Amino acid sequence: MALLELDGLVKEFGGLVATDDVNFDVEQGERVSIIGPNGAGKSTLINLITRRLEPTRGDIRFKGESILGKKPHEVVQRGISKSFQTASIFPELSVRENAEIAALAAEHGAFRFNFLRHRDRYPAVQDRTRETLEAVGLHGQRDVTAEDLPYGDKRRLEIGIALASEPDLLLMDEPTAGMSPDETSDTVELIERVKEELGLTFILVEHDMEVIFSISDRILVLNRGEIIADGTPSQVQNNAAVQEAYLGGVEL
Ligand SMILES: Nc1ncnc2c1ncn2[C@@H]1O[C@H](COP(=O)(O)OP(=O)(O)OP(=O)(O)O)[C@@H](O)[C@H]1O
Repeated sequence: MALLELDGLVKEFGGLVATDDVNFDVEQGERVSIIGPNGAGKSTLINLITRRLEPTRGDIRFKGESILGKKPHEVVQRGISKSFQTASIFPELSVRENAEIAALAAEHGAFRFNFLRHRDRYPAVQDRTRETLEAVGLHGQRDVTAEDLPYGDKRRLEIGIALASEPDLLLMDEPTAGMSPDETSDTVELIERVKEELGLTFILVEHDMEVIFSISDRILVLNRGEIIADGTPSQVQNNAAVQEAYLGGVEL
């Protein structure tokens, strides 16, 4: 059984078909990138998987069970986490408090405002917080207020927040957007490290081809809501339909 199964997934916005009969499986341990031109439906697909959007038709199964009907936080508790979510960081709290909230929410359900007051009652949360901050290289900055972190470190903290729930599947929407070349290579290194250390399964939406080719086992190409190619990086690179649709004939 695949970890994630998308079955005939359609999302319409009024007359516009943003995802058009999308079918694919993701196996445990696979690292999948989704590419495609602007407006192809990539973010829509991610938002359907995290239950931020309701599909018009079709089904999404995780570990063999349909997740339609589940709330976004229930999906997180089942093991799907998304990084680079707008406003996943609480800017006025410290790096450590941000990781604690994520670890607490993963164990005890949707965020509640009295979480931090009771955090010492949960030693497992303290361990998870420390491990998470060590994994993303922010343990030394644990007492820094999140809004004072440099941009690249904020994005690291976002990855940490997503990892704190110990997901089975991590979704990343443009992890290197807005980063300098140095921050991009640090982020790629971080993703490589967590992928090796945690054996993580992930789906990545990204525009940067270097990032995609260095960290994916498999690439799905979306065009106008439809999957037009699904294969290894070299299969996709040599696919004529992809070159035509995605880059207007320019070689990848
Ligand atoms: N909430 C919405 N209401 C109406 N139309 C939407 C909504 N969200 C997305 N769309 C439309 O659905 C289509 C797919 O958009 P989506 O954001 O998923 O594409 P994308 O591949 O992620 O694009 P980009 O690379 O530019 O982020 C676009 O035509 C977009 O305008």
